[in-house]
Amino acid sequence: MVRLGLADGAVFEGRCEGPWEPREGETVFTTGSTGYPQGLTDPSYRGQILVFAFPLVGQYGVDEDALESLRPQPEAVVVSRVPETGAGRRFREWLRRAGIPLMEGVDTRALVLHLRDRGTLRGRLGDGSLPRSSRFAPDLVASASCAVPETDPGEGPLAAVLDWGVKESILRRLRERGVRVARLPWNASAREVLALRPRGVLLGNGPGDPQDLLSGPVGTVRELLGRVPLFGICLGMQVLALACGAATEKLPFGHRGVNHPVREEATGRTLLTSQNHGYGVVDASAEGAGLTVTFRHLGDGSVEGIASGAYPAWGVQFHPEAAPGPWDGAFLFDRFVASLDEEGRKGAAA
Ligand SMILES: NC(=O)CC[C@H](N)C(=O)O
Repeated sequence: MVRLGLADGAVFEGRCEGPWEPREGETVFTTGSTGYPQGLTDPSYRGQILVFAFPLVGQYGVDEDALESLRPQPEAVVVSRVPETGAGRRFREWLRRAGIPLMEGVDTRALVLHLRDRGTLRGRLGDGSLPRSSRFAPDLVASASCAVPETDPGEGPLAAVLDWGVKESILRRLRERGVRVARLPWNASAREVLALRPRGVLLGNGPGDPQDLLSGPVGTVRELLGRVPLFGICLGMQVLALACGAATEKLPFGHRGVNHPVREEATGRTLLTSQNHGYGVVDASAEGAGLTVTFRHLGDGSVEGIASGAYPAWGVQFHPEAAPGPWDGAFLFDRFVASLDEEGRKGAAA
């Protein structure tokens, strides 16, 4: 018997196949019914215990072509059921090889409702004792980042990507549009970024609280504002907002899933989006920071997109690269690539 002890004293029971070590993390849930290989390899889940609301997980194995990083990223995975098929066994084996405990047979419906009512809680997968530490390690972003700069060879406009745990699909969406990618470690300075003479900078997704990045990446992005077009995705949007002087906050239980509706404020149209975030930009802080809210979540009205009035800089809280999820937001990559030509060329000439 394995137990998940939550910080409020609640305990959920399940079982783990094979040996496992106790793990702690922020316990979060995703509602996606498909796309678990992409979700589990999204580095934004570092430091978290991921609960699947969908009752059956692992039913189609693990397609190595569909991964967002080299390994599954959460501290532990909690599911109701993995099927006893070859695919299900391959799924279990993949997590086991990565050393990630898979807790099965859990009443995930009750657990998800509990997290939804109480808000995200720290948890400890172990003997039922409460989690010991109260916070995530602040080095989540550093551990998710590439260690050294990597620049694509060849032709094409260059976009720098600040790697705070960037999903591979974000890089793919740029490369398939003819963009050359320079992937830079999480703590690259503005001077290091600009030395590459990029036409634009993409601020990627990543784990943890954006306010942990106030002393490094936020200052870097502040220096980049107005120098080069900036496009932020998820953590990237949060860091951009902080750099502009807006505030971020922890959401009660976050948005994680593949069918989150957002409204584009300029057109009124609705996109179905892929999401994975536990923090958000404080609505009331946007205007004073010179930011327009460009997208809103149709469930809770929270900020899902921002654009600067003063600089070529904008961001979205959802994942336009999907992986997994619908492609409704893919046009945002076209917009970024168009800005590399327009704004980036102006910047390079200046
Ligand atoms: N996907 C992301 O970039 C997540 C951003 C941040 N870690 C959050 O949970 O809000």
